Amino acid sequence: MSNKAAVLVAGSWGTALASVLADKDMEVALWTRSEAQQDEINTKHRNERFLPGVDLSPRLTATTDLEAAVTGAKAVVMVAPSSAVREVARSLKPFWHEDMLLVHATKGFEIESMKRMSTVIAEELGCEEGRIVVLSGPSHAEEVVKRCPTTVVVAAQDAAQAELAQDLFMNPYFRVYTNRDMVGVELAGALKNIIALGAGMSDGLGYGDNAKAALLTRGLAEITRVGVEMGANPLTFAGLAGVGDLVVTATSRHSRNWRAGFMLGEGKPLEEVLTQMGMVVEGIRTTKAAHAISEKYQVQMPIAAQLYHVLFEGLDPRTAVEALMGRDRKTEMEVMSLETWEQWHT
Ligand SMILES: NC(=O)c1ccc[n+]([C@@H]2O[C@H](COP(=O)([O-])OP(=O)(O)OC[C@H]3O[C@@H](n4cnc5c(N)ncnc54)[C@H](OP(=O)(O)O)[C@@H]3O)[C@@H](O)[C@H]2O)c1
Ligand SMILES: O=P(O)(O)OC[C@H](O)CO
Repeated sequence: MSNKAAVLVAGSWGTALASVLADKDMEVALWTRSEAQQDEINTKHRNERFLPGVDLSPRLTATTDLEAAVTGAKAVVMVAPSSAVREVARSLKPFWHEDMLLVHATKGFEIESMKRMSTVIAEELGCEEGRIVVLSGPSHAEEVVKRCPTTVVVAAQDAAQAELAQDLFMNPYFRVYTNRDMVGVELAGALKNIIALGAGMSDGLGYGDNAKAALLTRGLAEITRVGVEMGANPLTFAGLAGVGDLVVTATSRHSRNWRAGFMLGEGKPLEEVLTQMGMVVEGIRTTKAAHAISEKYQVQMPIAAQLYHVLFEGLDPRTAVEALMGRDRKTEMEVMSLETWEQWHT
């Protein structure tokens, strides 16, 4: 049995997951489109742009040759930003075959189609969506490469594939749970980024802990509401991919989504924020997708809707907060439609 895994691509999270696998004495090929990055990883064992100051395992080698990266691997781990997943999956297709485990760790949607990442990957590879595994949960790359204790969840409709992924990644500092609710885990991981942007914005505006707690709690309610309408198990949102990742992304200094939101709250324009970040901020694209999804499924997502107005229509963040505070009176428990509630209780 091969002891090789291929990881596509060499951003912060791809490099961190490749490091987890290298710590399990696997031979890890990290695919990048940049020759300079390939050379830096192979000669200096560093990826300074994405993980400055971190020494990488010599078991981890980088290559710009996708065929060489994937050939002989028992598992392929796709970690591209959501905007690049279709393109990367299409490039992978000629070299991938059914007996390779396929795990993805992207948190986002294809915005044009509103499709989840496993759907996009399955379409491009021409395989069953059920055999694709998603890895998600509260996990900042910067802490994983320092081997700080981290827990994640792997989900697949095919439980055997999820267990293979659990075996692949589980190590003393990286604890992996399984879940059958692929839809819920993918939705929770993508949608929490919107709420983290909002939490950062609230902090940037100088609002306090009450406001942040409100955003997290009511954010979780709206994520759960739309997730359940899209076929997710509501309990998934109380797990690592849901509340776990929401807490870490909305409160950690490592979070790009929180930091981008903070700068927006301080009054910086979106273009300036993105230039300053220099790394992917998935919540921005996901806000666009959520706006379309809430219309398609006729589900209220008030926080995502206000963020949409701020990000893409120039609404002042303070006015957005006033609009949220001034909404009609509600009961706290409106997290799913009566029809869906009955479905879960029969
Ligand atoms: N960072 C984390 O802690 C973390 C944790 C969990 C999940 N995630 C998720 O992981 C995904 C990737 O995030 P990240 O943090 O690794 O992003 P990142 O650090 O900003 O890196 C993005 C990487 O994607 C590459 N890339 C972009 N477009 C590409 C394309 N068309 N073809 C090939 N490579 C392309 C970039 O290469 P170039 O340098 O050549 O542009 C870069 O290596 C996101 O969905 C994120 O939400 C991240
Ligand atoms: O840095 P962020 O905001 O993209 O979040 C990274 C991970 O999703 C945290 O689990």
